[in-house]
Amino acid sequence: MIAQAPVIAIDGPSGSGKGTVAGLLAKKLGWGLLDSGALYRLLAFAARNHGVDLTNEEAMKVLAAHLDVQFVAGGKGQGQRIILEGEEVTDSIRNEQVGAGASQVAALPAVREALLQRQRAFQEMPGLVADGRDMGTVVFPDAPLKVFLTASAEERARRRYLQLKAKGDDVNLASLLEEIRARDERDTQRAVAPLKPAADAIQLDSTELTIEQVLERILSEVALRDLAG
Ligand SMILES: Nc1ncnc2c1ncn2[C@@H]1O[C@H](COP(=O)(O)OP(=O)(O)O)[C@@H](O)[C@H]1O
Ligand SMILES: Nc1ccn([C@H]2C[C@H](O)[C@@H](COP(=O)(O)OP(=O)(O)O)O2)c(=O)n1
Repeated sequence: MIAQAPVIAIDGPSGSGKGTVAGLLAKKLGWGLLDSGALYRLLAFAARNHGVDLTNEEAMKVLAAHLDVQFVAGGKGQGQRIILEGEEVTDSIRNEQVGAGASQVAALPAVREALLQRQRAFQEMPGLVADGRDMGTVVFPDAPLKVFLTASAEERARRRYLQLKAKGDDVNLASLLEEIRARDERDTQRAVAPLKPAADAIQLDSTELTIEQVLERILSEVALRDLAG
């Protein structure tokens, strides 16, 4: 049997730090990165561009199957760049409006099915760090390390507020908290691949931890499992 590339699955709710930690981890290990949430965000974004109704499951499935996207590794100290239909959308998909649309689209079973193989194709040597909601439960159930990253809703809203404000967005903490709660509710209650820890996931509450501390904890689990070669 050909050995499969190891996967580190990082799942959790919005603002828990998944994307940040996954990016740093991938860089540190020299592994690939799958930002699965970006796929759902891109779909919501593309639907708006093409005038497709987010609730039209058949049309969204077609859009998902044909999504023309490229993930380009960033340079030193920079994150991944995302190109949709030839245009850079790295920043434009990072707002709560697109996030809410992504969460809506993500509840459609046909859309999740259409994105499954595309996500699994990211599993390449020497390894993959994958972040999302169902990396450990559905997409990579055999991942040797699964982390379920959480933080209180208030802390997650605070982080998102600071992040969007730094970007120059006009944001409001109370409404961000409301949006985060609504998204948590939709993501955990949906029938297909709901947000929940895999049975064998390590749960990590980052409310009182710095990014570096979260990274250290995960790296110690990587070392315990001898994953980094
Ligand atoms: N442990 C942490 N402590 C403080 N801020 C954090 C922590 N983890 C992430 N952040 C910040 O919170 C914001 C949201 O993090 P992000 O990685 O986008 O979360 P997610 O991908 O889970 O939605 C970013 O600005 C990030 O720098
Ligand atoms: N594996 C995934 C990743 C994201 N989603 C859905 C649910 C989320 O609310 C949206 C957006 O995900 P994303 O990870 O980009 O959002 P946050 O950065 O955590 O705010 O997509 C999903 O259903 N499954």
